[in-house]
Amino acid sequence: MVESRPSPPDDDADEGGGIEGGGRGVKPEDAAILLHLERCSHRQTRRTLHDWKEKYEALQQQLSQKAIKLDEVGVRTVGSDLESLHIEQETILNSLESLNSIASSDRLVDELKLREMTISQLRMRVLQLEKDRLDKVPFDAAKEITRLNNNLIQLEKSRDELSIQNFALKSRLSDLTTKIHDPAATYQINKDSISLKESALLHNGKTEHGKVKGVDDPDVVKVLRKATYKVTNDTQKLRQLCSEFDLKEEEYKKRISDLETEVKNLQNESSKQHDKAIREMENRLELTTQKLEAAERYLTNKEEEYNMLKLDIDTLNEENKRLKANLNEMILKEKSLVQEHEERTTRQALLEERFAKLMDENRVLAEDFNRERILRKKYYNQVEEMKGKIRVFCRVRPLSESERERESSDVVATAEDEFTLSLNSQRGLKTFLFDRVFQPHEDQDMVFQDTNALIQSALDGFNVTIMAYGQTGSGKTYTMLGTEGNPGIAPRAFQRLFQLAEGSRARHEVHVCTYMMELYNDKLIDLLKPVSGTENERLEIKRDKKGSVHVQGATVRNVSSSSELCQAFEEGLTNRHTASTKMNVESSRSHLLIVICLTVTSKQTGNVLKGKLTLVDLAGSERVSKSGASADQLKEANSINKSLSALGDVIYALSSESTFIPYRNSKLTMMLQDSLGGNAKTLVFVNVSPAAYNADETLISLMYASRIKQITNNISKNSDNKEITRLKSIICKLKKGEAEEETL
Ligand SMILES: Nc1ncnc2c1ncn2[C@@H]1O[C@H](COP(=O)(O)OP(=O)(O)OP(=O)(O)O)[C@@H](O)[C@H]1O
Repeated sequence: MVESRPSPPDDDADEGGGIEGGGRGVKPEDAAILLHLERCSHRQTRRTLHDWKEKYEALQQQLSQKAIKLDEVGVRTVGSDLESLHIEQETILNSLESLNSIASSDRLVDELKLREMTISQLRMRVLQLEKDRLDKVPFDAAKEITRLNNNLIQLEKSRDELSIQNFALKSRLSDLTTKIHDPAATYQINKDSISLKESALLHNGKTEHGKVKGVDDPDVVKVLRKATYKVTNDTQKLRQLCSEFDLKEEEYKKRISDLETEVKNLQNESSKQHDKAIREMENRLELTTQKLEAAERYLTNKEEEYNMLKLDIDTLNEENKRLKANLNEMILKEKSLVQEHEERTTRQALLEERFAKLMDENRVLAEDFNRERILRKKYYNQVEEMKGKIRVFCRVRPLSESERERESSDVVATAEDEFTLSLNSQRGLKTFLFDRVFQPHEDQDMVFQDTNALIQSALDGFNVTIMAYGQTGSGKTYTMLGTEGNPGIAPRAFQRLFQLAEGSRARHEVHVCTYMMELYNDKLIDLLKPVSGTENERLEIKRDKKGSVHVQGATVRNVSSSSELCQAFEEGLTNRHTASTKMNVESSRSHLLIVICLTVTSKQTGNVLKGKLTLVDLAGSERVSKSGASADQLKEANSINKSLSALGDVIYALSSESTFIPYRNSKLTMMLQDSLGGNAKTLVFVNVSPAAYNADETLISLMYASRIKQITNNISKNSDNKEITRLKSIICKLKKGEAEEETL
C-alpha cells in the first residue's frame, strides 16, 4: 500500500518564528494564551492532515481494487479516472499546503491580537506611569519618560506593520478558503464519478463472468493490455509517489516535531525573555520609582531648605536693615565721639596743664604741709610742755545695776562741761577742772580718741605714760584694759601702734618689745614669766647712762604685730590672775605695769629713736580702816598708800618744777622715772564713782588729782586756770587744723 500525505509549506518555520517577536515584551499569561492558540492551530492542522490522509488511503485502496479489476477486464476508461485522481491528488496537496498556510495565518492573527493587547496594556501602563510620574515632577525621570514614549512609538509602528501584514494575510486566507472549497467540491464530484464507474465496472465484471461482450476482440484485448500496462505503470508511479509522500510525511512529521520543539524552546525563550523583560521593566520601574521618591524627597528637602533659606534671607534682610540703621547710628555716634574725643583731648591737654600746675601747687602745699606738720608738732609739744607735760583726765563711771537698785543711788559727781566736774560731798559742793572730763555715757572709743596722739608720740621717741588712779571699783581696769566687748586703752593702743608703724614702714623700721610687771607690797612680779617662787626677787630696776629705766631679769618679749602684743598681754593677765590666786590676793591691790619699748630706725638717715609706752593700772586708792583690817591688809594698804603718795610727790615735784624729784621713794616711781618728767608725756586718768556713798573716796581721788596738776578751784590759782583754759582753746584750734598764728 502506498500512502500519500500532504507536505507543510517550508516557510512555516518563518511564520512560527513570528511568535518569538510577538512574545517579546508579553506578559506570561499572554504568552500562555498565545502558546495555547498555537497548539490548537497545530492540532487542528494535524487533524485535517489526518482526515485527508485517511481519505487518501481510502482512495488508494479503491484505486488498487480498480486496477486489479482493470487488469482483469481491461477497461479503457480507468485511465481518465486515474488522471482525474492525479489531479485530485495534487489539489489535495495544494489544499494541505493552504491549510498549513491558514494555520500559520491563524497563528499570525492570534499573535497580532496578542501584540495589540500587549501594546494596549503597555500603553495603559505607560500612560499610567506617565501620569503618576508627571504629577510627581521628577527632573531626572524626564529621560525615562522620553525613552518610554519612544518605545511606545516603536511598538505602535510594529503594530501598524503587523496590521498591514494581518490585512494581507486575511486577503490570502479568503483566497485560500475559496480554493479549499473548490477542490472539495471537485473531490466530491470525482468521488461520485468514481463510484459510478466502480459500479459500472462491477456490473461489467459480472457480465464477463457470464461472457463479457467484446473481450474476444484482439484490439480490445490489445487496448486493454495497453491500458493495463499503463495502469500498472501508473500504479508503480503512484506507489513511488506514495513512498515519496510517506518519506515527505515522515520528514514533515519530523519537521513538525522539530518545529514544536523549536516553538517550545522559543516559547520558553520567549517566556524567559518575557520574564526577563518584565523583571527589567519592573526593576526599571522600581528604580524609576525610587528615583522618583528620591527626587521627591530631594525636592521636598530642597523646598524646605528653600523655605528655610527664604526665612533666613528675610531674617538676614531685617538684620541687615537693622545693622544698617545701627551702622548709621554708629557712624553718627562715631562722629560725635570723634568730636567728643577731640574736645576731650583738648580738655585733657588743658587738664594735664592744670594737673601739672596742681602738681606743682601740691608739691608746694606738701612742702608747706610738712613744714606746718613739723610746726604743729612743735607747737603741740610746746603746749604740752606749757601744760606741765602732765595731763589729767577725769572719768566718771555710770552707776552699776546694784547701785541703781540701792536707795543710796544719788549721784553726787556730775560733769558740768568737758573740763569741769562738781562733787557734792559732806564737805559741800566742790568744782574741779581737768584737761578733760568724761561723763558716764562716753564710751571707750571716745576716751581713746583723746589719747590717740600720745601713741604717735611714743613712736616719735617720747616716753609716754598713761595711768589710771582711783578707788577700787571706780573703773580703772575698765578704762585701761577694758572688757572683751569693750576694749580699753591698752588693746586699742597696741593696735594703733602697729597701724602707725605700718604706715611709716616705707620710711621707718619699728622694733617692738614688751614686758609686764605687777607691783605688790613693793615687790615686782614678772608677769611674762610663769610664777615660780623666788625667781622674781632677782628683778632689779636699773637705769642706763642715758637715764632709760629697765628691769633687770624681766622677761622681754619681742613682738611684730598687734596680735602678738595682745597675746603677750593676755598671757601676762593670766599669770597675774594665777599669781593673785596663789597668794590669795585681790588683783586690785597691786599695780599693773605694761611697758612697750619702741626702737624706730629711719631707713633714709639711719637715725634711731627710742620711745616707750607705759600703761599703768594702779591699785585701789581707798583708805583701809585700821580697826577692822588684818595685819596683811594693813601692810598691803600701807604699801599702796606709800607708792601712791610717792607717785603724787613725784608728779607734784615735776609740776612745780622742783629741782629734786623723789623717784626713789617707791619702786613704782623708780619704775616710772624715765616716764615721768624730762621729755616724757604723762596722762593720768582719775576714775571716780558718781554714787553718793563713794563721795568721800571720790573727793580724796579728785584732790589727789588736783594736787598732781595743781588744779583746784582755789581763787589764788585762777590765773593758772585761765592760762590752762587759754591753752585748751589753742589745743582745740590746733585739732581743728586752724592756722598756727591764731593758736600762738
Ligand atoms: N565707764 C564705765 N562704763 C561702764 N561700766 C564701767 C565703767 N567704769 C567701770 N565700769 C564697771 O564698773 C565695774 C568696776 O570697774 P573696774 O573693775 O574697772 O574698777 P577698778 O577701779 O579697776 O577696780 P579695782 O581697783 O578693784 O580693779 C566693772 O564691772 C566695770 O565694768
